[in-house]
Amino acid sequence: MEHAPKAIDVTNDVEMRTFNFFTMGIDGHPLGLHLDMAIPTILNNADEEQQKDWLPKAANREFIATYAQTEMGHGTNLKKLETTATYDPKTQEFVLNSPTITSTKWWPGNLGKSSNYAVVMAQLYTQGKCHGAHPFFVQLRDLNTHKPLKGITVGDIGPKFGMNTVDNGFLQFDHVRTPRRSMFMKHAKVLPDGRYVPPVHDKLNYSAMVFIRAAIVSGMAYHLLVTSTIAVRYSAIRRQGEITPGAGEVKVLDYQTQQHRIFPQLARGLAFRLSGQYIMKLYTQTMDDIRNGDISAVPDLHALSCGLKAVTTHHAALGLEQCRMACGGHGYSQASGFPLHYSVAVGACTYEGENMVMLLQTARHLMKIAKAIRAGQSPKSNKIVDYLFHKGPPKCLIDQAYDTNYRNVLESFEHLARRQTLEVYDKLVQLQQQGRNYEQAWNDCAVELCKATRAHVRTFLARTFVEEIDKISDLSIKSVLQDLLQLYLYYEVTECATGLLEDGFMTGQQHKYAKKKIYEALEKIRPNAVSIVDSFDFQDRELHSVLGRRDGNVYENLLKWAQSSPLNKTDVLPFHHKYLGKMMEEARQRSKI
Ligand SMILES: CCCCC/C=C\C/C=C\C/C=C\C/C=C\C/C=C\CC/C=C/C(=O)SCCNC(=O)CCNC(=O)[C@H](O)C(C)(C)COP(=O)(O)OP(=O)(O)OC[C@H]1O[C@@H](n2cnc3c(N)ncnc32)[C@H](O)[C@@H]1OP(=O)(O)O
Ligand SMILES: Cc1cc2nc3c(=O)[nH]c(=O)nc-3n(C[C@H](O)[C@H](O)[C@H](O)COP(=O)(O)OP(=O)(O)OC[C@H]3O[C@@H](n4cnc5c(N)ncnc54)[C@H](O)[C@@H]3O)c2cc1C
Repeated sequence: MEHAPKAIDVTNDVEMRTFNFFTMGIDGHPLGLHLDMAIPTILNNADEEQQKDWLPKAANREFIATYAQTEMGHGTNLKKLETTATYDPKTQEFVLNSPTITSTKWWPGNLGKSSNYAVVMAQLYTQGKCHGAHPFFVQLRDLNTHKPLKGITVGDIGPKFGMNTVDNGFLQFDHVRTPRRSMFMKHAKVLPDGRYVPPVHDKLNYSAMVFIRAAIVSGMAYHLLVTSTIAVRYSAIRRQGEITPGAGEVKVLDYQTQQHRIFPQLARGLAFRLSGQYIMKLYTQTMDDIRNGDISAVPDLHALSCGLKAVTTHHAALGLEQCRMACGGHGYSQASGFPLHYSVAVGACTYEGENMVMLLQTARHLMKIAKAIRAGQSPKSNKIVDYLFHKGPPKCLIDQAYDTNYRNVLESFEHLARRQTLEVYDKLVQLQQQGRNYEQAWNDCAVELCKATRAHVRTFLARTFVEEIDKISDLSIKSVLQDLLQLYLYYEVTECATGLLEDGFMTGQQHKYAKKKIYEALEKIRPNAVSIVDSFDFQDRELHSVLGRRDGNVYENLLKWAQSSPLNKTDVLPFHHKYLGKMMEEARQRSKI
């Protein structure tokens, strides 16, 4: 029996359970968008009167709403959305229209067959002028018959890479009239006579996306912790090969390569969980500030949520695949649960803002800071970015005898983010001095800009992990989590080694030191690995995995799972005699001739 120290209560909190709810509901979760985007939109973009009308009904599930923004022709570039909402002052209504095939709303979750309302993002026209994309709350289907209303064509977009029980849909409007007050009017307004009142910040209508981006960070933590649980548990029962000849087959978890494949995903899952809590608190605080008229934190929230979303989804996608591959052939079976978890998780690399685009959004923020640094300005006491203004140590110190609270490791990450940010800023300036316009120069620096964002986000994730572990008072839990922290930090050092070695900041010797610390951490984690994943207390039904069962009875249940397949209802299937049997019979006859 694996060593079982005290359980670690890291994820037994409500928020984490909500992702369990989503993932459980991934098999046909008809309220996914209602809960995740429509209600947040009402909360943050409906005025008081609209909230009084819509919120109780939404919370009471008197209707199901989705969030219909993406179109067949545009997902990223919201400025080019084609659905129009043209105000008619005579009737005080908006006329919603899908002017082209590419304006067809395409992808919104639960739009195909479940939702009867939608938050619709459309280009707002009034008094002959376009004011950009604004959200409207529109009824799509009759509340009793559930039939599409007049002028509305709606349906499911068909099978996808995954999430095939979520009815992502398409939607077209043929001059559909909706009352003036169906426009969300907390920020921007259109008065009865058609006059447009602009918002205090033209991106406040994007808040639902920001919410999901922030939520995705913990969502990725959830996926990594779930799949690490499956991989660790299976690796603790799967015996294959010997380390010492004649000593008997070992648990594959005893192979260093297996530990090096799985444990960093466990560590990243915890790191993402802790940053996920931070960004969700920042989101909630910023929404409260906006309600009080203070929009100062909006740019920080946007930049950090975009960067974290892009980095955590990318690493989760890679990490889930590592966990799958670590489980050999049975990892490739649907019985493992990996296909389900992977196909849901990787969608987040695309939805809510495709990752490259999100990295570049954060880079916009970093370039503003770089400009201020180059102009000799001092930091504005913003803990997320202040380090960029500081001068760190000229050389890497990660192998110094004492690195209290990993200060030397964090300063290495800060050094790389600072150097990458300033270097790409200087290149941007240089290209413009050479005659390129800003947009062209930006595009010619885009890869390096994305690297600057990744380095900045890595610094944030690492610092948050260090700070949160430092707060833990229970020493038995703290020591186990510190092993995971050590693995995380030095694994990240090796992941960004090219950047640290490129300017001579880190030496090859120090890189070797980082690897040594990784192997040391793997050894320390091994005896606690099963207890760590057991402490997450995931239910077997949410793991969706025969390999990850808490009782470890994989083989008996794998056979039971296979035998329950419809294919095994009868020994001989009808197709045999109809095709294969007939083919073989004819072949035998021919061979007798
Ligand atoms: C369906 C059920 C799934 C279940 C999931 C299972 C398990 C859970 C596990 C994981 C998931 C976890 C949680 C989530 C749970 C479930 C998921 C639920 C639903 C997801 C379904 C997906 C929904 C969608 O995809 S909705 C559509 C998303 N679309 C986008 O994100 C579009 C991306 N494009 C943009 O946002 C913008 O076009 C842009 C790229 C930001 C550019 O903005 P734009 O104005 O067009 O131009 P710019 O000139 O670049 O910007 C001008 C200026 O504005 C600033 N800006 C931009 N955006 C914002 C913002 N949001 N806030 C603040 N400021 C902003 C920008 O910085 C710039 O400023 P500057 O000029 O000063 O630099
Ligand atoms: C599972 C899933 C669920 C979804 N649910 C919803 C939903 O509920 N509601 C909704 O409205 N939408 C939803 N979407 C749509 C999603 O938001 C879009 O797919 C996403 O915003 C990307 O837009 P796109 O698909 O049009 O890709 P495009 O914007 O066409 O981008 C294609 C590729 O081009 C590159 N690219 C594009 N623009 C740039 C740029 N400026 N700089 C650099 N590279 C760029 C990127 O690599 C990108 O991947 C969902 C999508 C998926 C996969």
